[in-house]
Amino acid sequence: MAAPQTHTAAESTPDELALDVRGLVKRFGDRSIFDGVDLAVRPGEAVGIIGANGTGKSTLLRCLVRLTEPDAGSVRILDRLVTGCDARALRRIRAGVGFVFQRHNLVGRLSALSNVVHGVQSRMSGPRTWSQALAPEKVRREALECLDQVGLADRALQAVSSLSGGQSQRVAVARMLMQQPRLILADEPDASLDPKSGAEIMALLFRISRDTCTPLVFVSHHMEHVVRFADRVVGLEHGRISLNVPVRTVDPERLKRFFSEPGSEGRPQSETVDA
Ligand SMILES: Nc1ncnc2c1ncn2[C@@H]1O[C@H](COP(=O)(O)OP(=O)(O)OP(=O)(O)O)[C@@H](O)[C@H]1O
Repeated sequence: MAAPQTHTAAESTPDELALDVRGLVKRFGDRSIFDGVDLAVRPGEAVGIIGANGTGKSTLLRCLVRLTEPDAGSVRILDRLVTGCDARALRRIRAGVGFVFQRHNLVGRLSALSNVVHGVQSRMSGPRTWSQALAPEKVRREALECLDQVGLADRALQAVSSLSGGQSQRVAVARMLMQQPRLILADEPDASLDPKSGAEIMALLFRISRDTCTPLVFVSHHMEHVVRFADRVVGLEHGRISLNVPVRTVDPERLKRFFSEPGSEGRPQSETVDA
């Protein structure tokens, strides 16, 4: 039987945590995806979630903001209870969470600037169908600054469909920046990209997280990105968190198992250590 999971970040009180997950359970029908996941993320911390295909990493990220409804347990984001809150409160919480997905959901026929302008709408009232041409000057300027931050100001008026995969992912990051997120969740932002572009996107997210002291929780199948960009590494296996340690302390050989096929090395020992 797996050892009990320790709640990490022991020196932070719950109301100081950026993310506080306790006893999270998710099933699809009869199938348990995870059962009793605890996870604590401190302000400004970068946490890399790893695990073989199908272990539930994306489902875990989605459960954090109830894009997928968890079956039990609690989630607090910046001391607001996500689980059990009403739709209005959930909208407010989500407005403060920047999501970067593997598939970026940009509108290809619209310009990079228009796509980024749309990022502001989750934090402002007003028309929900602004194009770049109709958005107030202040918003357009802000969107341009966000594109500048991701190195794409010179592509602002170009249709997203004509940009490369790496450039499109940068536009998605710029759109997320418009939200002024207080927590960034990134689900394999480095997938479907060539190695150089994947590393650049991860470096960009890491820089944003560090510069703005915004906590970053990301899923990656690239061990080198986890080692380089995470403060803490969290390994999901057999529906449990079996690794939760500062990256600087982890043996690379120990990490490798999480990047292999599920079940290839049997049931693991749990290891959770505070920074
Ligand atoms: N809506 C759903 N209904 C039923 N099963 C689902 C649903 N979403 C995910 N699953 C299943 O839950 C399991 C975990 O999926 P998830 O996408 O979270 O894994 P993952 O660790 O992110 O995988 P990968 O690394 O391949 O992206 C998978 O077996 C998947 O098929």
